[in-house]
Amino acid sequence: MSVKYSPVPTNDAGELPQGWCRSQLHPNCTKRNIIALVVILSLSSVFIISACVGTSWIQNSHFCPEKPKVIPLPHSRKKGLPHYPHTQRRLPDCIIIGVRKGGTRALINYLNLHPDIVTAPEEIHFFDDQQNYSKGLSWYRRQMPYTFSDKVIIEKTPNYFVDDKVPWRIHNFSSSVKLILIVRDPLYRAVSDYTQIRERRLGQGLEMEEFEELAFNGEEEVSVDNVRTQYPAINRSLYSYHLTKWLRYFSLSQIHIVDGDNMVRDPVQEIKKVENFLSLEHKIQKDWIVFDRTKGFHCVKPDNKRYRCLNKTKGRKHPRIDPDVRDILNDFFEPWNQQFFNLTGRTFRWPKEKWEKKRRRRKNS
Ligand SMILES: Nc1ncnc2c1ncn2[C@@H]1O[C@H](COP(=O)(O)OS(=O)(=O)O)[C@@H](OP(=O)(O)O)[C@H]1O
Repeated sequence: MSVKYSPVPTNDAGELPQGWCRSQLHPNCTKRNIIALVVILSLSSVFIISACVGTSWIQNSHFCPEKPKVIPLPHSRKKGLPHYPHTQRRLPDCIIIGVRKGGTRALINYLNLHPDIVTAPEEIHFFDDQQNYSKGLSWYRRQMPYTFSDKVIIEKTPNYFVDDKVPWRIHNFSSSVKLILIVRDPLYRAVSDYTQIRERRLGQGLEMEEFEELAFNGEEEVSVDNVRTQYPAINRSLYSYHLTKWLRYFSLSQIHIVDGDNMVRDPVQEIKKVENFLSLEHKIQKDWIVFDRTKGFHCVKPDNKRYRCLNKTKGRKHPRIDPDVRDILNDFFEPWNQQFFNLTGRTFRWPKEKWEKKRRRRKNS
């Protein structure tokens, strides 16, 4: 059955006959009203679309959902998958260069709470891995999440700090990039480093020497002069040695140093300093970071979001190291620490044990 088609009647000039609008649509309908309605509808569409794509002055209006920082991962990392309009993958503005076991994961997790910071989800290993580096900056960019142009992008690869070729490679990439280094008591860091490798090897059914066997040269006496500086867990704690290489390419003002021991005690204090360094407003709220008695560390609880602690690979129990050996190692680190204090123009409360003893004595007296 064919449907009867009745076109809107027009006169020879193609105009609606007088009274058609009124009789067919509404008693108040005039040609002027129709034009006004079309103009209003077009303007409203432009208004709503511009708000929702995140470029307009009415961002966060009730017309569209809250502007997202980034598309949920992992989808946005995959090529060709959808992402919000006006978001792009951009190279990082800031790199957390280390140090391994310094507290880098906790730091980047805290920073990720800031609405103006977007962090790469994994360690990228671009500047220290020859295979990745040879893929070029376009590959590096593709590892970054999609973000709006006003966000600060941060990646962390803790191995960068100790790799000789990385400072000039980063400088070559950007001489103005901001760098963050988080350090903690060198002996605790070395034992933490050892503990991670030990756990991995034991998990693979392999053997692992005691820390003392690795930290000192062969059969020789356990003394300051016989510390094996080439043992990676010890070597990575020689902060002044590694920092010197960075200072050949970057000024100290470009490298913000986070006190990792203080960050364990008072994360908000350290994070405020990072917000300043990144020229960002202080938006990370104190009550988003709470101490968890069971974990023994702070965990995060941003508004309306899930409570999260770092997984069990962070905050591992360290093996006991003989106190005499600890004293020797603390003496060994002492000149390196002093040199680090001189380079940075700051002091840190190392050796931690000494400071804790002092604090306990003060408390008891
Ligand atoms: N909030 C919170 N939760 C858990 N752990 C914390 C936290 N803040 C700092 N730390 C310390 O971070 C140490 C691990 O450092 P990294 O994250 O830099 O390790 S890694 O290099 O990425 O493997 C980890 O070292 P270990 O204690 O030896 O496991 C912790 O001491």
